This record gives sequence, structure tokens and C-alpha cells, in this order.
Amino acid sequence: MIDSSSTINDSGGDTSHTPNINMNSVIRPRILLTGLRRSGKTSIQRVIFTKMQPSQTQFLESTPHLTMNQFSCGSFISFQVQELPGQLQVFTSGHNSGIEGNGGQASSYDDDPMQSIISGGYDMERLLKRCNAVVYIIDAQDDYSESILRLNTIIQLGKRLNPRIRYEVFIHKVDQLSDEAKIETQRDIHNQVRDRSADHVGGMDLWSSTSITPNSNPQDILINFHLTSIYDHSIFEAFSKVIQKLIPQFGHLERLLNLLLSTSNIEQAFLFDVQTKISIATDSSPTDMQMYELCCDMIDLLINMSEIYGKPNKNNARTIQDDDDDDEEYINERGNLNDDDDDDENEHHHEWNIESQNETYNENNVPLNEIRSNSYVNSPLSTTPVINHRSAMIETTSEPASAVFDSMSSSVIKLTGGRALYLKEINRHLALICILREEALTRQALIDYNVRQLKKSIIKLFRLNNQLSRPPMPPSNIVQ
Ligand SMILES: Nc1nc2c(ncn2[C@@H]2O[C@H](COP(=O)(O)OP(=O)(O)OP(=O)(O)O)[C@@H](O)[C@H]2O)c(=O)[nH]1
Repeated sequence: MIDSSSTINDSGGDTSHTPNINMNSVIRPRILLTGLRRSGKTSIQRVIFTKMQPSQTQFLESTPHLTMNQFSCGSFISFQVQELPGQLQVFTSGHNSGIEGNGGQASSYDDDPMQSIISGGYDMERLLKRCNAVVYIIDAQDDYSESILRLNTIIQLGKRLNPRIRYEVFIHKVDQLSDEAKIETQRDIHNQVRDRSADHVGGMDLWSSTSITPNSNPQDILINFHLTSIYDHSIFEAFSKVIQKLIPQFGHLERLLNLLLSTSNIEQAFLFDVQTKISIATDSSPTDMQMYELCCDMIDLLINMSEIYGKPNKNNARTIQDDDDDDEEYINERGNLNDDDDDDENEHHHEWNIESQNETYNENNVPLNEIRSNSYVNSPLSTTPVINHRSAMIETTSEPASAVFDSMSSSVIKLTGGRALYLKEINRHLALICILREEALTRQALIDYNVRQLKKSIIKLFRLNNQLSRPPMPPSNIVQ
């Protein structure tokens, strides 16, 4: 996805807009991603959003400047990730409300067009005022006392400027730690952050109301700790939790999934963004990490099998303009419901029933005619990070949404141990994955029906949201 219309100023905020891109009207939560240098900030983004192999991240170079990526999943979720470089001195002594310098590294940027930003300092106050969540990365393999000090400084500043910020602390690179060491490290970091926070308020322990389970009192600090690594699914799960808390519709989605569970004899349900494998919603039961991993593997399996054995659907030949259009068609055209009935049959036979068409593809497997007519880059549906005009500050990649994930995509996998996984496409970017007992599949027609109703409800929910977030159109009879 990417919105190529905005530029960011030294504080990372939007400063200009082009009028014709829908995404500008969509609420876009901001995540400030920070931590000491080499803690793993860039690696996390690359692994989640650009499918970089974890082992490749060791060749990443240090990020010298503030970067901003904008992401969206379907027409549903859109958010910005601002990565604050680790090597910068965020707070200089005697001035704790802004970033004054760059920790003595200005000289290395003397010829850099970004110099004014670096030497002029990032406006930390503005960054914190405008962000919804701070994701703070602590390298668990390193001595983390300095990192905790810095986190605490940010928390104190944020508490004053924007008490509603959520702090999501990723205790990162735990792949090298034993299970006991992980728990011990988490406890130690939690205690240190709490103790330092208590020091700052004159010994008063705000943490009695702080949280791992955040309290609703706006004066409280909303802080959560996650054990993460790019070498397993923990980073996807942790980032999913961050995103879920920022999605205004999450409560509605959770209720819809709960309803599906209770009516269809399903144990757990996830709504996944297929491209990133971020789960944007789950039912309210506790997440089973093993099942979460199986769901991620199921997405990979389905996409890989479809790419090998499937062919792009004829329906995909039309240009990708907006999922809203797709959604409307889905709701309005009985034909699509019939397609779903075909899907059900497809599930039984595990076929990748995608019709062929004559198209030219680029190296990313994107039909060229689609690129010409409406680039994925500007599609509000794509998950692809898009570059901004201020290219020195904006990271970009161009991974298109999968050309083979469409309304025909569905699968049922029976696991050993009597359980099964059930996957169904919701829209071009979202998949519903359910975990259920194999016996529940004897009533698969009921499940299919309920899933179709769920799909319609989700599409309507987000259509409504999009309508509400768009500025009202001026009456057509007014001459401007
Ligand atoms: N073992 C392990 N190494 C990791 C993990 N995540 C990142 N790394 C490694 O940590 C190193 C630093 O990663 P980066 O992503 O460049 O760190 P950064 O925070 O962006 O660094 P700066 O740009 O300098 O602030 C790389 O060698 C990564 O391969 C992880 O989960 N486990």
C-alpha cells in the first residue's frame, strides 16, 4: 500500500496532501518505532512488511534518519510506522523536551540533505503528541540498562504530552534465550522500568495501576511487554497485538468472530492480512501460539500452492481500483454468492480452481495492464509500503498483493489430533482462518453459510467506516 501523496516534516507529520487519494481521508494511527541502535527496528519492519528472510537482516545498514512507512491492509486498516534512528541522542542534557542534537554525529551528515533535520533535531514533542503507540525495542541479548533509561525518559515525556499513548515494549532477540531466561529477562525488565518510573514520581508507584492489563484511567501508563524474535512467529503475533489495539473496529470484529464461534462450533478464529500475516482481529479467547503459527503456515501453503498450480482468475483481469468496488459487487451480485458455493465444493476437493487468462506479468508477478491502469502502489488495498517524495526519509518496497488470492481462495486442512483448519477469503487482502474439531466439519454447509454472513458484515462494517471517514462531498449544485 502506499500513499505517495504525503510528505513529512522534521517531526514526521504530514505536510501536504494531494486531493484525489482516498487514503488521506482514512484515519491512520501512528506508531513510533524506537530503541537503541542495532536493537532490531529495521529488521522487524523488513521481516513483517517486506518478507525479508530473517537471516538477511544481518546485512542491513544502520538507519541514519527518521523514516516513515505507511501501510494498509485491505480498505480496512491503515497505519504509519515512524522509525526513530537508534544512534541519535534523543534527549540532550538540560533539555528534556526535544531532540537537540545527534549525539555528536552531525559531522558525518555534513553533506547530507537531511542535515537540517538531524542537526536541527527531531521535534520529539510533536512526534509523541501525534503518535498513538510507541513500540520500543530492547535487545535482550545486550546489556539493557541504558535502553531502559531511554525508554523511561520517553515514557516520562509522553506522560506529560500525550497520556493516551500505548507503550509496547518488545523484549527482542529472545531466540538465543532458554525459556527460563526469557521469563527472568521479562521480569527483570518489567521491574526495572517500574522502579525507574516510580523514581520519577517521587517514590509514588504509578505501577499499581499500570499495566500489562491497561487500566482505563487516562493518567495511567499503558504499557505491555512482548517477548519477540524475527526468527519465529512471535514478532508477527506481537505486532498483531499492537495493530489490533489501534483499530477502532476491533471490538466489533471480535464480537462478530465470537458470534461465529458460538454458532458454528468453532474453537478459535483469526482474521489475517494475507500479505503480512498480521492478525487484525481474533475472537476473545486466549490465543494459542502454536495454532497461530499453524495459521501463518496455512497462508503460506495456500499462496504457494496457488502460485504454482493456480492461474490468475478471470475476475482479476479487471483493474484493482478499490476493494470497496469489489465489496459492493460481492454484496449486490448474486453471482458472487454462487461463486462462493463453488468455493465450498472447491474446499472439499482441495483444488485451486482459478481460470486462465492471457496477461503479461512483471518480475513481481503483477499483471502489467493493472500497473498501467492503477498501480498497486496507490491502491488503498495494497499492503505494500510506498515511498514518499522525500525519498531520503521514506523507506519503500513494492511487494504487491498476491495475484492468486481471490474469492475462490479457500482450504480445509485436517490435522493430526482431531483438529482442522478452515480458511476462507474475506477480501483480496484478508483471510478468515478458523480452528475447529474435525467433527464440526460434518456440518460444513452451516459453517460456510455463517462465514458468508460474517464476510458481508465485515465488508459492511468497513464500508461504513470509510464513508464516515471521508469528508462530505459538497452538494453538486454549488459552483465553486
Ligand atoms: N538473533 C537475533 N538477531 C536479530 C533479531 N532482530 C534483528 N537482529 C539482528 O540485529 C542486528 C541489527 O538489526 P537492525 O534491524 O539493523 O537494527 P536497528 O535497530 O534498525 O539499527 P539502527 O538502524 O542502527 O538503529 C542485525 O544484525 C539483525 O540481523 C532477532 O530477533 N534475533
